[in-house]
Amino acid sequence: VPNGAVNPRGEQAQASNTYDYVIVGGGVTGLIVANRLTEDSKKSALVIEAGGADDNFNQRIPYGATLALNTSLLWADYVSDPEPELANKTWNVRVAEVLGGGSIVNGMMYDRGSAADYDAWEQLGNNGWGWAGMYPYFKKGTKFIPPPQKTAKEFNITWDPKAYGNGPLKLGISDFQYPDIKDYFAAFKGAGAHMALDGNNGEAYGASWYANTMNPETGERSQARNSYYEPVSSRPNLHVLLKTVATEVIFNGTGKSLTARGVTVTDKLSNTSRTVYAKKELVLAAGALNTVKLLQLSGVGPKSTLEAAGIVVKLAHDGVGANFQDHPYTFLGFNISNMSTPNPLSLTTDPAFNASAWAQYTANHTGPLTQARGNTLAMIPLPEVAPQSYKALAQQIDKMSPDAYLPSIYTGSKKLLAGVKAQRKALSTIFKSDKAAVVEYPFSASGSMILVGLEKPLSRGYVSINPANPQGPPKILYNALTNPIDKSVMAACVRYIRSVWARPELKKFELVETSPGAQYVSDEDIIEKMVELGSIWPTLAHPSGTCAMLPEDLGGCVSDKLLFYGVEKLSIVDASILPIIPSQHLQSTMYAVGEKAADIIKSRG
Ligand SMILES: Cc1cc2nc3c(=O)[nH]c(=O)nc-3n(C[C@H](O)[C@H](O)[C@H](O)COP(=O)(O)OP(=O)(O)OC[C@H]3O[C@@H](n4cnc5c(N)ncnc54)[C@H](O)[C@@H]3O)c2cc1C
Repeated sequence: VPNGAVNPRGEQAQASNTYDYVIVGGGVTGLIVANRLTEDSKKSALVIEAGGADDNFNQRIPYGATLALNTSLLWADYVSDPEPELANKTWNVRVAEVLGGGSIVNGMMYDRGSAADYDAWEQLGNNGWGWAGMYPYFKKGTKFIPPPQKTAKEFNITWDPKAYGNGPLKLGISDFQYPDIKDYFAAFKGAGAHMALDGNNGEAYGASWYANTMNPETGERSQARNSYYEPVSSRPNLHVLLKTVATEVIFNGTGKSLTARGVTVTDKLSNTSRTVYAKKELVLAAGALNTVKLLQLSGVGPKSTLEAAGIVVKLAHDGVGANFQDHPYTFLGFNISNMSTPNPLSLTTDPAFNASAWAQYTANHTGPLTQARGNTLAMIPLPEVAPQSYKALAQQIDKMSPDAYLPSIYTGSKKLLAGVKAQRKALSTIFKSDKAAVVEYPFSASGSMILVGLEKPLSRGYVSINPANPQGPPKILYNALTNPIDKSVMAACVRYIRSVWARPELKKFELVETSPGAQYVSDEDIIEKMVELGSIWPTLAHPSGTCAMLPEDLGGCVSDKLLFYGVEKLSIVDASILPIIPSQHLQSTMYAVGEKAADIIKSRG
């Protein structure tokens, strides 16, 4: 446990009230920015993290990523509002509260979006945030350690060495793979999917091998803390306060001439509060839900929301909490026969295999227990998913009234609606592209369950403080599948994977659909049955977009220089800034955003 590293610094930090940079949130982006900004020994930074430092074995061993999540490392009692299109059910919202943030509790998938995902951001007016501007930062932060040649050869594992650098975050693919994975690759290939050399080089469409945030040299999880904080924790100019919550941004001035001066923080153990000041910049890295909460608590957000909570409005802005996105998903279930052994079930069903896996892990830190949730993904573009209807679906987007199917915060907000219009144009282009995915299938060596993740939803949700308890858990409305196009795309994605599972390459497994059942074929029947079964979820734990980086007249909160419009010395660097959610699991993007953000902030001098 890095307490030795963290606590003394924390105590030291108690003595100081002013730093060049104060960073709220010691998660993925917060720790990267803290590391890079303190490379200059003359610049000081303080990181404020609500959670503690955790070194639980289940977080470290990759296999632990497949087990039930340790909820003590999450923000307690975050529950979504009833979801109108999902039978008004509510969901537990998973957001990390621990040094290292999401990287400590996540599923360890490391997959980047395709070039088109980031190019869409640039087309919305964010200069330098297209693939050409992001790729150097993806590389800078990572080091890929290849699997043994024998494994690579046997399973045709390919990678693009040019897609990685010599960075702090170690990535790897387990030396152990289950034999049937080859048949699933063959089926996607047979279905016409692109077989990328490495989906992480901008070609995240088709079926590909992907790394985990796993260090093959130790057989353990790589995360933001052991990659970006521990190696530099002895820097005297970097302090971290653990178990400390930021509760209010302190401003100078009023209206359009606000300057962020610092932030009030509460030590959770002693329940005492004080204010820490930032000479150069206050950097928000609290994640897509908690950054919104902090800003609204500080009087920055939609006027109606702030007034309902009795908070004095410092800066009215409809965009704080709007544009909320995540990846909704569903599962299909199949009966399966004739699986090879070992297979993904063997660790739980075959005691001898389990024992040998543990013996291997203990001796060498290799083997089946270095697999997290898998190394294979199929990311499929809409023209392949729905060759007959993709053009019509794109046209539906083009024709949709800009104010249709949106949360009430959008009503009458010209800027937010202009942003919706611009985003829909970008999404319509992606729907027609054969180089950008609309769906993910994280396939494994067993087709008995397949996740279908909607990567480019049109629906938008809303996050806000709870007027009845502003300091408590925020109100979180995913609003999943409220835009009917999302339902059509999800249903098409269900039909597509059925067609792959029915291919000759998988015939020997005699896959028979049990859920929702092959008799549900039309869009309506598929979605209705899945809602009834409760098998559609509104979130893959990828909350984003809630303080979008967009031009101000498109409802953006921060510019492409990450500064909040109308406020001096206040920037946001976390997943709130993503204008459109990329087609990937978010962490790789957040690692790159952290690296890029640090350079942008440094360049201000
Ligand atoms: C359960 C789960 C599974 C996931 N699986 C994957 C996966 O397999 N692959 C993938 O690519 N991505 C995955 N993700 C997503 C990924 O981890 C996140 O997108 C990423 O961590 C976001 O980075 P961030 O810097 O925006 O926020 P975070 O990493 O969440 O960091 C925010 C930090 O700020 C702290 N904080 C918040 N509010 C305050 C406050 N007021 N005061 C002080 N501190 C505060 C939090 O405690 C937290 O440590 C998963 C996430 C979760 C939760």
